[in-house]
Amino acid sequence: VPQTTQQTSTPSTGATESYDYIVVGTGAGGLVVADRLSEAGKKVLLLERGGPSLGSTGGMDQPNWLNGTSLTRFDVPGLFQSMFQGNDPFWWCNDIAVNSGCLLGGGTAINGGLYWYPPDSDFAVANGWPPSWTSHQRYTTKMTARLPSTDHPSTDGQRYMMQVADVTAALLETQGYTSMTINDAPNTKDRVYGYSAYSFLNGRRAGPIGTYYHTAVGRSNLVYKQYTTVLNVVRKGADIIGVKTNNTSLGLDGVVPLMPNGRVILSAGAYGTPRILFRSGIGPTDMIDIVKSDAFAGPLLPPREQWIDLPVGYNVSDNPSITLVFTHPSVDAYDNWRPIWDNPRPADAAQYVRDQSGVFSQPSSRLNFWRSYKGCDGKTRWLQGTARPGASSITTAYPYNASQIMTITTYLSTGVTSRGRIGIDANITALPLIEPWFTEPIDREIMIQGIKDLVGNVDQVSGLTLITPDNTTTIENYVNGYAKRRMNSNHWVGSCAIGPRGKGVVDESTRVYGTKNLFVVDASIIPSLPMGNPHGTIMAMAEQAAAKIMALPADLVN
Ligand SMILES: Cc1cc2nc3c(=O)[nH]c(=O)nc-3n(C[C@H](O)[C@H](O)[C@H](O)COP(=O)(O)OP(=O)(O)OC[C@H]3O[C@@H](n4cnc5c(N)ncnc54)[C@H](O)[C@@H]3O)c2cc1C
Repeated sequence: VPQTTQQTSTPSTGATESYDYIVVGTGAGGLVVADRLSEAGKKVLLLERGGPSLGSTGGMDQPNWLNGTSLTRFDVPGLFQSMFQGNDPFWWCNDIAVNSGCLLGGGTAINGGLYWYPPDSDFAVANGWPPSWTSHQRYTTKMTARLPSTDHPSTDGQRYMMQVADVTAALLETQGYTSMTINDAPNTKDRVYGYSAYSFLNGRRAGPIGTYYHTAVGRSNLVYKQYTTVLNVVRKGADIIGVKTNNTSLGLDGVVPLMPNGRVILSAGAYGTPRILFRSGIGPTDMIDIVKSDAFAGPLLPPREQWIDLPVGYNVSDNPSITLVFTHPSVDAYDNWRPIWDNPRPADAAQYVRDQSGVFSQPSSRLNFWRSYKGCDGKTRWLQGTARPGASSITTAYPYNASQIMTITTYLSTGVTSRGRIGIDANITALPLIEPWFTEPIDREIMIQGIKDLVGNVDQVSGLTLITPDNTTTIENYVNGYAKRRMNSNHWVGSCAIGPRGKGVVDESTRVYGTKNLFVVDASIIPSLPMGNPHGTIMAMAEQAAAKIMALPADLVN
């Protein structure tokens, strides 16, 4: 086995294989980057702490009604609401305090599949991006060539159970909104609505798993290891010489070495990546001190004089979201999605099994809309809405027909100025230290205004009734009394933000400041919230990041 100076200088490394690139995590960022690096001929090790998801990746988690097929919970769009049911939800990370997917595909294996082509504003200087990132279109095109969106995922081309879309469209029409195919004109986001668009193919969940993952693992120069957790990167000062994992089959003590001039790319998500950095001696001292106190992780830290002080975990953002529940006589609430796993409507289940058409080819969302608001601080913020049958929480003084309930979730997206902080506790569980919703009062004001505008014309839609909030609660009181945790949209960004030295965690090549060869490519580098649900923006970002990383000189110096 050829050994390099770097490898022999790694005390605990006895591995037989070393790599040009080690990519940590298989979410929206990691799969795209691993695919592009391996396509370019690099020798890549792709590591994922969880196991398989889609049936095509070896996943097996299926309800009885899918027996005899290769389809799993993660394949079937209509099983999306079952992610929040079940006795053994192995797909959630058990050491992250918010919902986060820990399996092949990360969030893209368990998310609602809403997929928006990024508008220019998602990569604009005004949104915190360096100027070198603003020409994003060719990377977005690379993504859409691999994974086009669809707003009619059923294989028969029909849309099913669209009453909620009709009712919501009628409400929006009273407010001057226009109907469009959202991804046909990503920059048009003011008073527009359209059918929900998804990253699905052939009536099944696809996303980066159904596309980039399959080409990546098809190459002999890429090695994929699941059930392998990266604990920290192994550092010699600014130089990363490998990663420490829990998988001792990969090397002595689980340490995997890099080749000379090799690189590590962290794609472990907005919570997972900061934790690896803290455990590698990179981040604010208070977080690294927590690691230092841990009996197992502490001794793996580099000496204190090699700690790199960066604002890892700060600048975090997530869309504040508030749900509104309505009833309408035309709506089929689909039994609030409760029986979908054990006892689905037989005709719908049979139709889906037959040819992946029908109700189960779509998750719960049906319609999306956007509107912009200019704040008194001169900044523009966008309100997004998602309409779906059913409701997760109802508080009302009204009697109502539970089979006719529907929800409009309102989110504040691009322009949000509130920020929080994430970190770790003494168990090294990753969690929000400062919740990021409405830390700036103006975000709350805009949200209240947006919701008032949205519900202002409910009376003009025959049969439509707003039940939560009801007429005993004003919109102000509803929003002001809304539990912070319920505002979580699971769209975390910004914990390792791209930005200038002194402000950002990574530079414009996505390299971690103070290191020679450590990179981050996932939601954590996105400096401000994108316009829509983020996985399309993250994938397009990863396309650009892969190109920028490969364009760097081979022999990087710090
Ligand atoms: C319930 C829910 C619904 C959502 N709905 C939507 C939606 O409809 N549309 C949308 O666009 N977005 C949605 N999102 C958000 C979206 O899925 C995420 O923004 C996106 O997946 C983040 O991508 P990422 O690459 O940053 O990280 P992730 O997708 O989180 O991937 C990180 C990966 O790294 C792995 N990992 C973590 N730590 C380690 C480690 N130490 N070693 C090895 N592997 C590790 C994880 O297991 C995971 O596979 C939703 C999220 C949730 C939770």
